[in-house]
Amino acid sequence: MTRFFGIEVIMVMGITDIDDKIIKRANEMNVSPVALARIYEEDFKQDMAALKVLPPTVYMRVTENIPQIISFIKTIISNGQAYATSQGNVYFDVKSWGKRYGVLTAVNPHTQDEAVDSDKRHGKDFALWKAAKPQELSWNSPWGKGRPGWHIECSTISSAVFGKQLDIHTGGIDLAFPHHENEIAQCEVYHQCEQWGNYFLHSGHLHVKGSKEKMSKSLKNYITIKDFLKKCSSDQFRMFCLRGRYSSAVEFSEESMEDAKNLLQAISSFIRDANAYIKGQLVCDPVREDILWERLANTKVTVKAAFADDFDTSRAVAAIMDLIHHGNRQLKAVTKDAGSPRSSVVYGSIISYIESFFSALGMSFGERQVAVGGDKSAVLTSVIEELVRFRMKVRHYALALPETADAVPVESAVGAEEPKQEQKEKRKQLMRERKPLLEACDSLRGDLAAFGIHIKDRTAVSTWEIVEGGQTEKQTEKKS
Ligand SMILES: Nc1ncnc2c1ncn2[C@@H]1O[C@H](COP(=O)(O)OP(=O)(O)OP(=O)(O)O)[C@@H](O)[C@H]1O
Repeated sequence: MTRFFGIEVIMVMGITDIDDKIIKRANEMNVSPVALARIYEEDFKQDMAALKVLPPTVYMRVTENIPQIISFIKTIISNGQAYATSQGNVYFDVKSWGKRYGVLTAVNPHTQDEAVDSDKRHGKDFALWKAAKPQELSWNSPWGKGRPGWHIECSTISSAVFGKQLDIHTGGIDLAFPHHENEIAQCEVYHQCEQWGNYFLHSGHLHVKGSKEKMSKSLKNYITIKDFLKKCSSDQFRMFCLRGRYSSAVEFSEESMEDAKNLLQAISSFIRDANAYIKGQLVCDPVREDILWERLANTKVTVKAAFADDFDTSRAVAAIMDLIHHGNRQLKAVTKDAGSPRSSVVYGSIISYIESFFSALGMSFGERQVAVGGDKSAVLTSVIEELVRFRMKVRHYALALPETADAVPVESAVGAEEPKQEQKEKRKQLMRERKPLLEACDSLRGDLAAFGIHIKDRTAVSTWEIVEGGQTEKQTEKKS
């Protein structure tokens, strides 16, 4: 929203650092629930950083907002929409508020009542405050010792920051009911307003291929982010996500990751070729600039319209791939430089647009990217560069065979009268002598490829790039 539409975003992320599951695990591990929650919070933040997910403006923890939560519940009770029980629980009275309940998911508060096996009045009533069980972490409240229910945390935290109007609320699709419905009910009663949240963006679930169930902790059909990142990059994951609608379910499989990698590869390859063309290293037939300018302008319009249409990332990526297709089509390499005019600016504009598109989506391409890994990788880059330059000189020498007697090196030159047959023989002899040099160049290229260092011999120069797991990480090019 910020990079494509210039809208400033203030994002608050709530951290549930106390709930039934945390308490249960903490008891098993004999640690305090809050300490356990901190460990996972830190782990979560690191995973998000590794995926290049931007952090929210602020994180807000439930245990640091207990007085605000209690006061929020008190207001709901005094507005007549919640009741406390003799057991020290407080529930939201869904039925008596009935009219607006289910606005998001069309759940009817009067139907599907489960059997009530607690002290609440109706099955759909939900806990705002839970009385403490023995040995449980708890806080004092007007209803006795206890802790907040899950839904009330989010209503309180978002209201504490944004007041009675929230622009966008996000979450997984499984949270629409009951979590978000309950949040709406609480907030609209608390603020006494007609509409608290303007938009709810629900993300679709990640599924593992072949499984009807979503990926989840309890089903143990998951892959951790850390394990995932051992095999694939965050860019690859991002491309995988971008190819579908955020609101649809996506299927995770080796093939879908492979498709994502191939797309990234195609983009990198185009950027490299376009870079080489701009620098004059890739010699091409004249380019139809007018067509490319028009394509670029159309792509910009399509991308903006796609994002404005509920973030249709797959349409936006398809438009970029189409632009790349047309950019590639015009880059028809020729072996001899006929001095055709070059259209560097249009290719520069295309690269610049594509790079900024992906950078806004947290991905990076191109040789302007600074090598990761600090000093060592800078040294490694210089060493590879020297090696490739040396190989290029050797290769050019090995290939530079004289066409005629004039071009034969001085020491082996003979007179212009020398018979043609003799010249041919000399050429053949030179080819035989220099063949081992070319073989050595080829085998060096093959050996380096095994380390992911790919050398491309272009007309006048050789360029190189590091391809890791199918994706370009760093690439530099040298003029001869
Ligand atoms: N497969 C999934 N794809 C995308 N988001 C998910 C998926 N599973 C859970 N989420 C989201 O992650 C957050 C945490 O959900 P939750 O703790 O219920 O995950 P879970 O793995 O299903 O847990 P459990 O198996 O213990 O019920 C929620 O916002 C939820 O919408």
